[in-house]
Amino acid sequence: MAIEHPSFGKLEDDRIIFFDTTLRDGEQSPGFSMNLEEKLRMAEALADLGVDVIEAGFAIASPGDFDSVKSIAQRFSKDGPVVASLSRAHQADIMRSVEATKPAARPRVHIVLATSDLHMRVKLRMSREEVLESIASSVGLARNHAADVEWSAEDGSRSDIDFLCRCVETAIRAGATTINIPDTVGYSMPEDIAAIFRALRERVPGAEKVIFSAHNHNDLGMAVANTLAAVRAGVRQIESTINGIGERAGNASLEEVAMALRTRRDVLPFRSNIVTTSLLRTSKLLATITGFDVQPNKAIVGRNAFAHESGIHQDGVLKDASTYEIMTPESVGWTTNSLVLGKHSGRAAFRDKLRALGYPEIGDNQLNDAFRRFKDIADRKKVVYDEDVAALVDDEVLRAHDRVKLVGLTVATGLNTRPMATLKLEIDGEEREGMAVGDGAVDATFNAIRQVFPHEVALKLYAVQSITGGTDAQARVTVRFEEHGKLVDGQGSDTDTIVASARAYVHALNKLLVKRERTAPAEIVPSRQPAA
Ligand SMILES: CC(=O)SCCNC(=O)CCNC(=O)[C@H](O)C(C)(C)COP(=O)(O)OP(=O)(O)OC[C@H]1O[C@@H](n2cnc3c(N)ncnc32)[C@H](O)[C@@H]1OP(=O)(O)O
Ligand SMILES: CC(C)C(=O)C(=O)O
Repeated sequence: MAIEHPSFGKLEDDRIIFFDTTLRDGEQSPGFSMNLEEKLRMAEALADLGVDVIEAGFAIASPGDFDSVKSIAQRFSKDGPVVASLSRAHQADIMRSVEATKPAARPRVHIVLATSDLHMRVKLRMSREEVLESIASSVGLARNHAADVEWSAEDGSRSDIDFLCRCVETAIRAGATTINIPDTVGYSMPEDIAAIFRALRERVPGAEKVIFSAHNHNDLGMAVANTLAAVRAGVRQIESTINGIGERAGNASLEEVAMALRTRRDVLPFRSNIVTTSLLRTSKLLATITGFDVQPNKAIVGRNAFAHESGIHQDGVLKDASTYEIMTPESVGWTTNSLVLGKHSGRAAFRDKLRALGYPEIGDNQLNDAFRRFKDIADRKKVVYDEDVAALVDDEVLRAHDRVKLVGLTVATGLNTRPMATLKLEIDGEEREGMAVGDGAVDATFNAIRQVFPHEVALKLYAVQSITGGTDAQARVTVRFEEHGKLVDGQGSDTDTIVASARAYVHALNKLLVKRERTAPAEIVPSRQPAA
C-alpha cells in the first residue's frame, strides 16, 4: 500500500529509502572525524550515489558539526537528498537541528530516546512514563518546525515489546513520519528484528501511515542480515554507512545492502535510487578522506571482491565468470575482475596472463616449462607481479632454442670461505657438470660456466636490479660481453641473485654463439674441451 510522505510524496510499497549516516554514526568511529570540506565532498558523492537521506551530523554536538549540517543543507537547498540532523529529546538539541537543517529543500529533524529498561534506568534515569512524555513533547516540538520528523527508539531491539509499542504509538500521535528501531548494540538475530517490526506494524495504531526504519550495528557481524530481515518484515527505510563504518564494529554497509537487494531480487523484490556503479568510487573517496582502507576481503568494494587466485576458480571464470561471480564487477564500479597469479593458480590462468601481457601463443611444452618455473617462484613469493611473469617467460620460453641451458647450480659461500660453484649445463642436448671457485659467489659461478663451456670473452658489464619490491623480489641481472668490438647483452631473472646472474651469463653466451655462427660458422664449438 502506498504511503504519503512529507518529503517523498507518494511512496509505493516496493520503494526502499536509503538513509545514509556515514557523516553522523560513521563519523563516530574512532579516528574517522571529517572536516567541513571533507563532509561536503562526501555529501556530494552520497547525493550522486542516489541516497535519499543524508544524516549530516548531530547539530548540537559542536559548532563544527552545526556548520557542517548547515553547509550540507545549503548545498541541497534546491533539490537532492533530504538533510537530517540528530537530536536528543531536548528542546535545545531539537532547535539546533531545526536551525541547521532549515536551508535544505527537504529538512528532517531526527530525535532519539532510549526505550530499553536498562538505558532508561541506568543512563537516562527516567521512568517509562517520563520517557513517554518526553517522546510526545520532543516530537511535537520538532513537528512545529519541520514536516519531516524521524523518531528513533535507542536500544529499541532490547526494549520490552509492549512498552515499545506504546512509545511508537506516542511518537506517531505526536507527528513522527518515520519510526526507526535501532539494534543499537548489534545484539539481535534476523528473526528477532523481523518479529519486532511485524509486532509494531500489527499492533500500533497509525503504523500504516509511517515509514518504518532499521538501523543495525555490526557487533556480531549481523548488521546487513538484520537489515534485510527488517525489509522483509515491512521496513522501507534502511540506515547504513559507506564501508560499514560507525560506532564500535560499525553499521550495516550501504554497498552490501544495496547489492543484496539488487542481486537477490528474487526474494527481495524492491526498488531503490542507488546508482550501484558509483559504489566503488564512493567507498574509495571515504577511504581517502578518512585514511582508512577497507579490508581486502570486504564484500563489493574490497580489493579481492572480484579477484580469483585459485586455478579451479580461474579456469571457471575464464570459461564463464558467472561460475564464481554473483554480480558483475562493472555493476559496482570495478572495470573488470582480476585473475591474480599465485601458488594456487593453474595453467588456464597462466596462459590467459601471457595473452594479456601480449605474448604470442606458445606450445604446451613451452607453457609447461614456464608454468613449472612460475610455480616455483609463486612458492617463494607472496605476490607474483606481471613483471615477474614477463621476466620468467622472457627467460625461459623465448629461449627454448638456446644451445646452452642452465640446468643446475649450487653455490657454497660464507665468512672466511672461498665461494665454490657447482654447475650443470645442457649443451646441444648433452648435460655437462663442473665446479670452480671465485672471488665471490657470482665470480665462482661465472668461472664454473667457463669451466663447463670453455670460451674467452671480455665481460664488460654486470648489473643487478630489482624487478619488484620486497626482499622476495626477483632480481634482474644484465651482463655484457665484448668480442671483436661487438657487444652482446644477456638478461636473467630469479628471486636468487646468483641464479639470475648465471641465467644472464648463459643468455649472453647463447647470443654470442648465434652472432659467431652468423659471422664464422667454424667457431661455434667451444674453444677448448671441458676438463674431465
Ligand atoms: C546511539 C547513538 O549513536 S546516539 C548518538 C551518539 N552520539 C554522540 O553522543 C555524539 C555527540 N555527542 C556529544 O557531543 C555530547 O555527548 C552532547 C553534546 C550530545 C552532550 O554532551 P554533555 O552535555 O556533556 O553530556 P554527556 O555526553 O556527558 O552525557 C549525555 C547526557 O545526555 C543524556 N541523554 C542521553 N541520551 C539522551 C536522549 N536521547 N535524550 C535526552 N537526553 C539524553 C544522558 O542521560 C546524559 O545526561 P546527564 O548528563 O544528565 O546524565
Ligand atoms: C541514533 C540512533 C539511531 C543510533 O545511532 C543507534 O541507536 O545506534
